[in-house]
Amino acid sequence: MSAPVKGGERRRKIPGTNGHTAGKDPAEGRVSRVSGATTDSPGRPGLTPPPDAGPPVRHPAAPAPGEPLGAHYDLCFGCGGGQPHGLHVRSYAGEGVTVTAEFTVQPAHQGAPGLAHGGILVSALDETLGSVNWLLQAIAVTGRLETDFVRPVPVGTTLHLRAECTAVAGRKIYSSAVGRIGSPDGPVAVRADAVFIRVKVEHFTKNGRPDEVKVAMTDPDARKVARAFEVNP
Ligand SMILES: CCCCCCCCCCCC(=O)SCCNC(=O)CCNC(=O)[C@H](O)C(C)(C)COP(=O)(O)OP(=O)(O)OC[C@H]1O[C@@H](n2cnc3c(N)ncnc32)[C@H](O)[C@@H]1OP(=O)(O)O
Repeated sequence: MSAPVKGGERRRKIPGTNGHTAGKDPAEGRVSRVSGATTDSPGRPGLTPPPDAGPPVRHPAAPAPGEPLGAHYDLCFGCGGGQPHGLHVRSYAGEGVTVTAEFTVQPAHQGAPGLAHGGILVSALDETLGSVNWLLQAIAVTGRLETDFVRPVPVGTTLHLRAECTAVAGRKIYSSAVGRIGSPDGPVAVRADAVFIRVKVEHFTKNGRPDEVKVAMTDPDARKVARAFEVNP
């Protein structure tokens, strides 16, 4: 069965499978858009890197593997410590251009009774995927993000997320993520592929609240400022 995805597309069924590749856990077989094994919408920029895409290069100043990445903005819904309604996703630099993260589903995150709302899970994936950009030291915003919901995620679960940048082409940064229940080796609950687009700081000052961006840029926590704003074209 092909899974419905954002934007009304359906994933192409892989011949000889039930829509997933072989494996004990059907969730293991999700075919990444980045692999090119699925189709992108005609006429819409998709999630398959173009032929001129290259591998991502970890920035020399990126935090060492295992280092917490902290929040890029205190009021960020995904990672901000000062955001009472937020997810409080905690992320850590991984090897290469990868990030791991943890997110614990709270009662405020329910959709069905006792289960995480799908949009909340997408937010946790988006946050984790976005954190990868810091290892490239790129400011980027989500252009497109497609998610497979593989298993329900009960309230109280800690979701262990892992995201990896797979390719870069010009301003486009291609990444994939997976979220597992209870431990880094737990059953897969969600998967996502995304493309982020690099932007300049003006993206936020022109479209958001310039005064708050200025305040964020003068935060005494230099690391936080670097995470949010450092650009190395
Ligand atoms: C205190 C503050 C802290 C600052 C903290 C900084 C980190 C913030 C992180 C927060 C993350 C978020 O929540 S982001 C929030 C959700 N996302 C957004 O709000 C983004 C809204 N969209 C936009 O603003 C815009 O559409 C952009 C910036 C994505 C693209 O517009 P643009 O700059 O004019 O670029 P454009 O020429 O159209 O496209 C450039 C290239 O990207 C491709 N491209 C463009 N859109 C897409 C797309 N949806 N899917 C695939 N590919 C796309 C194009 O085909 C093109 O490829 P080619 O021709 O080059 O091949």
